[in-house]
Amino acid sequence: MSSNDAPTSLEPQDPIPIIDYSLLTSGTVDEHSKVVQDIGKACEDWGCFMLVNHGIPYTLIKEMMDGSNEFFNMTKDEKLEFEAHGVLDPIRCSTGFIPNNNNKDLLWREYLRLIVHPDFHCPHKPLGFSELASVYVKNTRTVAMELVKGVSESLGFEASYMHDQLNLDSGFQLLAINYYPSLMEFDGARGLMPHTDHGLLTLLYENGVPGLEVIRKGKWIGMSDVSNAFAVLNSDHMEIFSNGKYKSKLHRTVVKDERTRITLVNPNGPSLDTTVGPSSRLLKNDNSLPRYLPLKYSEYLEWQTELTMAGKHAFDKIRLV
Ligand SMILES: O=C(O)CCC(=O)C(=O)O
Ligand SMILES: [Fe+2]
Repeated sequence: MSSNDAPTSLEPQDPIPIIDYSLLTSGTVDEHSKVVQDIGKACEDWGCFMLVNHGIPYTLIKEMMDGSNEFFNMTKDEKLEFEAHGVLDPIRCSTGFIPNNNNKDLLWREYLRLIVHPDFHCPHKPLGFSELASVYVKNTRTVAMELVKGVSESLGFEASYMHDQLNLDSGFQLLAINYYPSLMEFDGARGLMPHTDHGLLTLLYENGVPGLEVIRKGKWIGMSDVSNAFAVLNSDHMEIFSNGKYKSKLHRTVVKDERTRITLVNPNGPSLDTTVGPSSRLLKNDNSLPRYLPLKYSEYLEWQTELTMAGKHAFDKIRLV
């Protein structure tokens, strides 16, 4: 499927799942079990959902959007200091174009990618941005950790099982801020090629300008209809840990709107030194064979970068069946 295929509208009988976070954290026992069941269904059937009532103040999100806009509107020279190098550099500012590649199929965006957990990194400008980002990622991390507990329960484990197995106390969390300039600033194709994210779960908040699409039954579906909601996507290590039950979600971005699109994206993964393979407890419960080779998360990241450059997926390396 090419990245130019137009997205299909949602079928009314097959809506994107909506999960109410407040019922997960402060619902009655019955509400909690229902929402855990719904999370399991969403992860298995769709591989993504919209998260509402997440409790993160809108003012904080808005300030983050404004600060991000200010960051990307600094001059090229000012941003040079934060230019990307290796995949594990704590601060990486770059564009969607790859040096030494003719880039003919690529789509334009600028991004700032920060490692924010276990240690927090952020550019020292614009003024106050780092403090703001630090509060923002604490909030999104809390939400992500609660969601992982829900996922853990949905797989039939106790809430803390995935957290403990995957060493989430020192889990690797990124804040990736994507900036797709307005048509006035850039009149080429803006977006991001189809891909899956590493880690367990990605939380994504957009500034009201649509563009995110996910694959559903072989068709691209727009993900932008629910206001003040996070899009939550299963990522590669969710698929590996669940032995393929909760598939990593293929997504892309195509910006048609003339306005600037900004997204705040948080991939949340295990600790970098954790070796992740299919959960042995799950294999035993389901009496099934492992479908992925275990691999240290940090090595996976290196493979992923290399394989992506070669037009492949990291799963090509570790998929067993
Ligand atoms: O900005 C978007 O719409 C998607 C971003 C994304 O998929 C990513 O940063 O991994
Ligand atoms: Fe992504």
